[in-house]
This record gives sequence, structure tokens and C-alpha cells, in this order.
Amino acid sequence: MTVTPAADLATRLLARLRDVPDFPKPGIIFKDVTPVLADGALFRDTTEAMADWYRGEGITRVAGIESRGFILGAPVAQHLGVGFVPLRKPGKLPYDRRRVEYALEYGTDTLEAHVDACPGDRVLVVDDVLATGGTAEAACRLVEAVGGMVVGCAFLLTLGFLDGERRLEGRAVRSVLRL
Ligand SMILES: O=P(O)(O)OC[C@H]1O[C@H](OP(=O)(O)OP(=O)(O)O)[C@H](O)[C@@H]1O
Ligand SMILES: Nc1ncnc2[nH]cnc12
Repeated sequence: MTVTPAADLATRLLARLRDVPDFPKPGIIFKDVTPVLADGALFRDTTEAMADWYRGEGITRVAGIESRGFILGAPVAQHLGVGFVPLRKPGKLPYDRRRVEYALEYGTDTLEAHVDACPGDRVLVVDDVLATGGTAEAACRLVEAVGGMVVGCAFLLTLGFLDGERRLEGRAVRSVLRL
């Protein structure tokens, strides 16, 4: 895991991230990124930093994890000049799909991708938060199941105490901020 040396960006993010206790379940302190997204300069600088790490890595597709991974992944794809593919919650994609199931910090969930989402692509997986790593690990498996090669994973925030990095061992994982 590499954390960006752009300390000022991390400081700006820390000032904007909002802790919401007991959401979506008692005992969870939810890291709310909506104030970051609402700050235009911070939103741009964050997604540019996430894209910059992977310039020169031959990325041909960005895969964003529903739902906040869509919001961050689409501008990352635009900064890199490549296409975007959505990894979606079940029942949302219209065409032929593959699916993977995974455990969350607060339950279980499923991700789906179109079978032709990223054949032969060099893929960057993007999400807002790396917590237990279940979602991102499932996203990587799903990308591989539809023929993509995962070059790396980029996050705005890693919750280090939940040890998600262990689930992604061997992958190029980067995060703007690590708490
Ligand atoms: O590392 P993990 O423990 O797997 O958790 C991380 C995931 O949890 C959150 O998504 P959530 O399930 O809340 O979905 P949402 O983005 O649709 O709200 C977050 O956006 C990540 O996708
Ligand atoms: N505590 C948390 N805050 C925001 N997103 C999360 N995803 C999993 N755990 C989370």
C-alpha cells in the first residue's frame, strides 16, 4: 500500500470527510465523502491524483464499484483518457452478466459486470473506501472473470484498522488517505 506524498491533499480531505456514527448499523462509524464531492477543486484534485499514480501503466479501462466508485471512477477514467465500466449491485445491468458474492463490514453483497465489460483490458479498479477489502477483492475477481487484467486499485480512503490491504496483497493498491 502506498499513500500519496501530497500531504496537503490528505489534509484537505481530512478537513472535509464527515464521520456519521451508527450508519448504516449501530457501531459503524460511516466515513461520508459527500462533502468532498461537493468541493469542486478538491473533487478534481483527488481524482487527478488517483489517475496520476497509474499514468504510464498502460491502463485501458477504469472499473468503478457501485455506487461511490462510479462518482470517482468516471473522472479518473476521463483524466486517463480511457473508458469506464460499472461494477454493479445485482439486477441493474441489462445485458449478459457474471456475478461474484462477498462479505461486507456490515452484511453481504453481490457485484455484477457485463460479460463483455473489459476483454483483454488493463484495468484500474476505483472505489471511495477500502474497509475490510471484501468489495474490492470481489471487484478484482469479477474483472478477471470477464477477461480483464487488474493493474491496480485506487481509493480515496483506506480504513487501516479493518485490514483490507491484506485481502488485496500482491496487487498495486494506492490510497490518497489512510486512517
Ligand atoms: O472494504 P469493504 O468492507 O468491502 O467496504 C467498502 C465498500 O463499502 C462501501 O460501499 P457500500 O456497500 O456502502 O455501497 P454504496 O457505495 O453503494 O453505498 C464503500 O463504498 C465500498 O464500496
Ligand atoms: N465505515 C465505513 N465508512 C464508509 N464506507 C464504508 N464501507 C465500509 N465501511 C465503511
